[in-house]
Amino acid sequence: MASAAVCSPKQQQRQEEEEKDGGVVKIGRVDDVQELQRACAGDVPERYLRDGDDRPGGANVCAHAEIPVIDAGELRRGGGDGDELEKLRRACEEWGFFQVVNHGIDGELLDEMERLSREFFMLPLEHIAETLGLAPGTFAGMFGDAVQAVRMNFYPPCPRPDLVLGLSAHSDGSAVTVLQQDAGRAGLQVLRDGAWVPVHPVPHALVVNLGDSLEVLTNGRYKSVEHRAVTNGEQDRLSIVTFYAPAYDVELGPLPELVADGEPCRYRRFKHGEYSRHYVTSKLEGKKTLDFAKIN
Ligand SMILES: O=C(O)CCC(=O)C(=O)O
Ligand SMILES: [Fe+2]
Repeated sequence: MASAAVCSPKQQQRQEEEEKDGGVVKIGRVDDVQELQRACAGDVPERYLRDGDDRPGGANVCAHAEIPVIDAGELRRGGGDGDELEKLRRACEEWGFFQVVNHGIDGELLDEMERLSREFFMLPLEHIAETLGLAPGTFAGMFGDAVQAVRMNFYPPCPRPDLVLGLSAHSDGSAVTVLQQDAGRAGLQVLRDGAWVPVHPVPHALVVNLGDSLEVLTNGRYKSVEHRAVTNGEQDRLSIVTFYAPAYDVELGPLPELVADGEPCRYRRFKHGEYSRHYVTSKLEGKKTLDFAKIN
């Protein structure tokens, strides 16, 4: 229902320049949630009510499936005869979403989000590059002065969680997203085979999901995955989401080594900044924004 974006000094400067130019990009409409909660006194404003299939209370929620959990300690040790790496490859290919435990970041350090998440992003990207048979530094090297943005989402308790979504279904425009969520407060759901699978919070785990940039770079071998946030009747919920994406002037397109012989190139080339602008000016509507890059 509400979010606040924090950007790096460079992005801030760019944003200020855009404002000076009159080229302001407005991202949705953000209400003061505390005020909203007080003013509504149990009623949900009309504009938050969802129709039919878009309602979270529908039958297409699959409560039993489990998002894969990856043990980063196991990956670092290269243990289990590569079993964990294989698990990560399958998580990327089949889910595009996973939770990471034993990531080596303790609770206190998690508070220093900005510095740590920069380091942490290198971890899944190197893991992911390897599962594609690429050199570990491939993505870090090509992302240039990478964009890192943090969004904090606060979902107040909602009197009609069956009719209202906290955040509409979307895929992330990033390469990789890392999400920290309250223990014991589920709300994130991932679309898989047409059903919504809740991501049950694992204590101290970070949720990682692949974004649109990675889908393009891998020519669709790894897919960005639709997800949404539902609300809860009694509890509020906070998620801290860090998006890691290529610099705006980096040109993206499928990596030649990932376009197999005889396979068509499924995405065109474009600068990440062009896509980013398209993304933030479009309505969140599943994976529709990625049509921007699709060939045919
Ligand atoms: O709050 C959540 O669990 C989902 C947040 C999310 O998907 C986003 O901010 O892009
Ligand atoms: Fe998201």
